[in-house]
Amino acid sequence: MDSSTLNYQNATVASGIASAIAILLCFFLFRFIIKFGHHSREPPTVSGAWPIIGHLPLLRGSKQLHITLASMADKYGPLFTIKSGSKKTIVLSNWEMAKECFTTNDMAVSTRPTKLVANENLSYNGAMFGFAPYGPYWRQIRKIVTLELLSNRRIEQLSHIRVSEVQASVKDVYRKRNNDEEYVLVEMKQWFAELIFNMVFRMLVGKRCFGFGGLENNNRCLETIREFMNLLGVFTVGDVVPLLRWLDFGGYEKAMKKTAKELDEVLDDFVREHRQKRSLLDEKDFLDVMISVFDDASGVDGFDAHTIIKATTLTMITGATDTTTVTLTWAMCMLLRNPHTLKKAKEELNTQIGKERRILESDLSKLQYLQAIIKETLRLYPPSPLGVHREFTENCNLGGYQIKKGTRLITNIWKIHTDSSIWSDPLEFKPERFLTTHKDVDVKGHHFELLPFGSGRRACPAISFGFQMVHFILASFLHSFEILNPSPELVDIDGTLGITHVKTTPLEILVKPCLIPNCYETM
Ligand code: HEM
Repeated sequence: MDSSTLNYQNATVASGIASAIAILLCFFLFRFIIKFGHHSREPPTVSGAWPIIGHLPLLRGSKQLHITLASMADKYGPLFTIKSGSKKTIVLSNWEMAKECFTTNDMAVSTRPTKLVANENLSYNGAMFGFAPYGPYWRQIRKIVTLELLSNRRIEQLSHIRVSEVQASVKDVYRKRNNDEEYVLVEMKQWFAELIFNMVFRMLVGKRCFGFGGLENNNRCLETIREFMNLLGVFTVGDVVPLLRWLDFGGYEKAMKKTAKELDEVLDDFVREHRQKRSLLDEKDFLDVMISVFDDASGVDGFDAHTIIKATTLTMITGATDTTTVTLTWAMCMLLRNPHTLKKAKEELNTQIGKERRILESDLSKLQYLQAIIKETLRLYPPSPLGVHREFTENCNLGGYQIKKGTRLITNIWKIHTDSSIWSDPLEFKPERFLTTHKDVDVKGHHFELLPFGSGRRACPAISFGFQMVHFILASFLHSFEILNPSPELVDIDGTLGITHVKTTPLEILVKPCLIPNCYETM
């Protein structure tokens, strides 16, 4: 063999080896992409982010944010990213993602973002456990709250407060009329709010807010709590560009400080009064319990006892009042807009309870149609349509996407609740679905297509209590009165979104007693 043939053969062998290596490399690269490439993808980012401020204009836009984000989900899919400054927030919009998030990944997503300007200013720096990071402090306070206010035994013990407050409010309306045939005009947003504030204040701090024995500055207190809930939903420029925080565009931070101070003064008064009366009390309210648990302790996690007591009481007041008032207001709007539903609810009340006695909490289990009305209201009008923000504390995979530690999470509950692949006629108010096609779906956070109270470790701790309160108040009102829309126009459904979605305008209705007079007179 001459040398040129040998060289030719060597070159052929070398190029064969090179080709084999290239094929093998391609094969492994391909396998690597299949195996890891999908997971290293981040959820798609919404286009149109501004330099530095990202999607802030979108978050502060005039349209209701849950609706804007729902349209984006139609375009970008059930998990997408929006940016506020350097921070990424993923928006979750379908039940499959919710299931994976609040089961497999729940531990990684059980904290709240602590660095938001609203959280810093309004939550006693994280001492309000609803805004506290996931950890021992949050766990300890949530446990006390669950035992001392929300256990079945405690809810049962406090039944007399709920019943007496409902009766007092019904009687107030009854007294307004001049004769039994006359309809009187009632503004329901205020009626529900006063009743709920009285109930919640009595259970938590042992006194009413409105009416006899109420606070002097009750309307101011109600407004301040509304302002608090509104400001909690605000993204400030400081959240996005911390360097510009001091400019306080829009004056939000100033308003937050003012609101926090006003509420703090109310709470200071409550705590002072409770400490003074401490030894004289037979029946303890929630604030008494908090004082006896924490006053002799040196504090927890850097928070002193006084701050913990005030912060926890405020968490419960704000958590309980707005959500329930909002739900009842939307339920009433839906009933007025859907007379056949109202008629069926009244028929159920007449059949199950009749017109000759007052309703009891123990009657609620018989009122299945009314329960379906509340579920349907919570589906179409979840009080917090975007839940309460969470933050990922670990890297994790969600729906095949890689989510990095530090990313924030918004759950678009409203979008999940109006998914047409789960709910037929998703925007129609049809309580019947909860007695037929969706009769096994409850609101406790395990059916991921219906999550008005959230899900996982951080879900609302008052699911049963909140549901029961709303059910009892709505049942009592509808049982006690005939109701009419005073206008030939349909009741409007304009809403304003803070952390809760509130009906913007008042809700005035005409009401007339429909039980035998003795039922009201003995209230
Ligand atoms: C219709 C009634 C209510 C609705 C729809 C509702 C809804 C919610 C939602 C969506 C969350 C956030 C859950 C999450 O992050 O996954 C939440 C949290 C919370 N809710 Fe409710 N809620 C209601 C009534 C109440 C009541 C009556 C109370 C108090 C008595 C209450 C106290 C709280 C607290 C303390 C948290 C924070 C829990 C934590 O961070 O660990 N809620 N609620």
